[in-house]
Amino acid sequence: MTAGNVRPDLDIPVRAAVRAAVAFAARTTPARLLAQIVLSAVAGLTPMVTALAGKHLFDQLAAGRNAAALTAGAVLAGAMLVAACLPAGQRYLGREMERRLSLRASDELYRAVTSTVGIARLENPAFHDRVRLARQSGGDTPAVVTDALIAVARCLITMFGLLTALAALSPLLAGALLAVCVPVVVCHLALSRRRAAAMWTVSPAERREVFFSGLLVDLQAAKEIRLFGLGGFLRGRILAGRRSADRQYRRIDRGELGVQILASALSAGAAAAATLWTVQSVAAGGLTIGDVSLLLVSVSGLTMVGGELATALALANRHALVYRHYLAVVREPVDVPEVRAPAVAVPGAGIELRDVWFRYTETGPWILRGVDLNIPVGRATALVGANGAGKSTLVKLLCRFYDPTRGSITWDGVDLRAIPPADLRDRITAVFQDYMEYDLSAGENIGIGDIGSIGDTDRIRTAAENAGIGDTVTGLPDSYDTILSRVFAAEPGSNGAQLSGGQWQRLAVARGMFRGDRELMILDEPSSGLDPAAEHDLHERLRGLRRGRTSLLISHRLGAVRDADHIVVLAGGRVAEQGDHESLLAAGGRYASLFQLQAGPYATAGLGDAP
Ligand SMILES: Nc1ncnc2c1ncn2[C@@H]1O[C@H](COP(=O)(O)OP(=O)(O)OP(=O)(O)O)[C@@H](O)[C@H]1O
Repeated sequence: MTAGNVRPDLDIPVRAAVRAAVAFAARTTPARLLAQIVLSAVAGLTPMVTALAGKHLFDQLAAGRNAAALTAGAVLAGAMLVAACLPAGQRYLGREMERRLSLRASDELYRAVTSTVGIARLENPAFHDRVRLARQSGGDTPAVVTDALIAVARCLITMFGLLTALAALSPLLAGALLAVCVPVVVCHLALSRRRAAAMWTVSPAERREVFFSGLLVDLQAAKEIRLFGLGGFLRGRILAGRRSADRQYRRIDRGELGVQILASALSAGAAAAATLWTVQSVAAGGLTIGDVSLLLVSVSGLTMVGGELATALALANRHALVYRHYLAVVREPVDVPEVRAPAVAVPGAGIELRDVWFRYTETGPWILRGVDLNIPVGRATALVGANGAGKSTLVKLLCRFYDPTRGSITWDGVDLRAIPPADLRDRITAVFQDYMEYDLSAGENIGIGDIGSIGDTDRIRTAAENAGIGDTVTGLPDSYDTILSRVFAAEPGSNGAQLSGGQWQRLAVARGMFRGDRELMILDEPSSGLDPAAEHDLHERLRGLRRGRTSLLISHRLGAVRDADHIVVLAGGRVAEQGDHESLLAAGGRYASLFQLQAGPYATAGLGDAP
């Protein structure tokens, strides 16, 4: 299994999921859980107290014992008052528990998601489905399952109390009423399993629906959607996803309807049989008026509580089944293994790729096919090659977002897999080709490059000036405090602004510079969005910055890489050529012909050989 694979089957038994959910609730909010249990126990006993107090009230009244009837009446009133007030208290406690559990579950879930070392897992759609279900269930399942189990206990207490009281009058009737509950419970459990399974199977359809509906309100997508008239096409995709999910849920709802009808018919039949038996017994003179009251309260209470029991069990079962996705995410084993090979450091050896082969998936095409390469310490290395040659892929391997499929990468003699990922990344600063535009202030957009120093405004200003974006930022309404967001900038009281594509790219370069003097500086197409003057200016600045440092620059503009100490041409998944600018030109290979191609227009225009 590769790091990106997600186990399709959840091998966590549902009982273990129930235990984990309850343990989570007990750990997170023990006092509230205890209070809920006590209140539920009281709520569970109340119907029995009500039934018995009612029986006594009628019997004492019939016997003319008014004082005793008064006492029974007071007990009955008290029980009714408790029964009326309890639900509000339980609801309040329940919501408070839910808030606390949800907060902690979110923390654990996002901690698990962000602690994955590589990024392959994030490319797996099944992982996204699992996280979506985990987000839904992680927060509320511990509360729901605990509440449902408490409800089950309360129902059992109530049933036991009512059945005991009823059995004193007719054990047969008590047994028959109990037997009616069994098929109802079994059917509800089966349905809850089907519903939980459907939540997983409809996930891809729901994921597509969420994606396409997100596009409809996405500012970046808005231009093409309008110009190309894609509204109807996207709405069609959304509705197709919705219809497919609806079909599956409709089947389950029909099943649920059948079970509800069956349960109601069984309950009604049992109640009718009990009433008939009561009428016959009264006619035969075998029951007091108190007995009749007890019978009526017990039968209606039992049929009601039997339904509640089935619903609570099914609810706990369904939530526990879905909760397994949450458990799977938070318990997911580490995605890239740590190699405990004896590490013999060779200081100054630089970064060495030896016969590195890589493909993104087990069956996908090879992107790198035996790359041998040295990135020397203190020298500027440049990597060039056609689109799709694997340049950015190589950068991802250097940062250990993926491990080579075959071969090895060492840094000063130590295999990257033997270096703790956080330590490895601490040694690198990078400007990625697909850099981020954060909805944060301009200062924060730079400061997050070295999160521990985000408050160091002087360094932030220096980085911005070095990247040539300082004047642009100080010209913003709130200078470095200006929020750069299309979404938040329009909020009342927010003095936000929007940057152009090239300005955003310079901000990303400033972020990389703010990270400071790391051992390796990676610049993957840092000027692709800049105008020629800005590009020239940026490369001049970078040239000074790269001098004497270990750096790797990727660029299609060969004029920007010509003064690198070492230029590497990647083609066909291998290093096709390497050397300095002069030697590569002299060799007359790929680099030379590409350089001539780019220099052509300049040469024709008499501008020398600079591309
Ligand atoms: N996450 C991924 N999953 C599967 N294939 C990928 C992934 N990322 C890149 N590829 C494939 O790997 C190949 C190399 O991509 P890469 O981005 O490394 O090329 P590049 O040399 O940086 O190209 P460019 O000059 O266009 O930026 C491409 O064919 C691409 O489709």
